[in-house]
Amino acid sequence: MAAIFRMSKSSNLASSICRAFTTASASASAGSLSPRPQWVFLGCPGVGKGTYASRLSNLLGVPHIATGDLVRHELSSDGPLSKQLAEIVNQGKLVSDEIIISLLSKRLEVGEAKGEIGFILDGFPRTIRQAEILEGVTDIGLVVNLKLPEQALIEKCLGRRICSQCGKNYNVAEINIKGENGKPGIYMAPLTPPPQCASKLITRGDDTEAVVKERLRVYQEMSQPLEDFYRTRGKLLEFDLPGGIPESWPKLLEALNLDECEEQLSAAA
Ligand SMILES: Nc1ncnc2c1ncn2[C@@H]1O[C@H](COP(=O)(O)OP(=O)(O)O)[C@@H](O)[C@H]1O
Repeated sequence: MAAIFRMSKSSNLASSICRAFTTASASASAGSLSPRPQWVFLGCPGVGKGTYASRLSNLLGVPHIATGDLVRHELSSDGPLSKQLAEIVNQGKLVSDEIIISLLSKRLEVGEAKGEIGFILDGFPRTIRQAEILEGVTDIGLVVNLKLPEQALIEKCLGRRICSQCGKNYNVAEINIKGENGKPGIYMAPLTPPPQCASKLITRGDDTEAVVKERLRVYQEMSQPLEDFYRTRGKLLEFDLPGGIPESWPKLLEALNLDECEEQLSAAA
């Protein structure tokens, strides 16, 4: 009985996400455009998935879909789920697969209606079950795994500030980690807001030290196994961030063989 329940729950989830993903893939192949990337960004809280996924989505012309943003949007909307979500997120726990897949499917359907093709997923999948459901419904071309030492992750989360008006992310932390055991040091300058955002900065409710530590623990337990899941499928690109955006962005483009793509786009701009 329990096994049937688990199976039927899974297949319901798979079919709702499947509808959303298959329409997105159908529009990709209907046009004459070459297939657009369907990529996933993995990495611990605070590593910078949002920053680099958003830059790449602008460069490649595909939507950046962050499940954390979908969750935050839902919890600030005063809808029926908002209280329940606030409690889970502010404890650093994961939201249920059912809720996440429902939010993601809705987001994909809205994008499909606007003609979006391809995607960069940030924060999904976060569990093996989510990865299996995703694998059952669409092909993921590449999984980028961003990495930073734990000390930098904690400092970055605690220093994160968001403009309550435009939603842009800044960081007041100056990170300076000494190199040791043959590993190079890491320096990250603060990401200072422009004057129009400076007076409107807010901090995420889950960016307190206790909750960040819990999020890191949950990541290790639930999401780290995804590295092996994608490694064994030959899809994982490991990327140790060498520093802040000025050092890391060009190196990431190089690792993705996109450095020429950016040169062409900036020459055309
Ligand atoms: N794929 C997912 N599965 C379950 N919960 C999720 C998922 N994506 C986001 N969440 C919830 O939203 C919160 C914020 O997500 P995100 O902004 O990606 O945070 P982080 O900085 O910890 O990577 C998570 O702590 C979790 O509660």
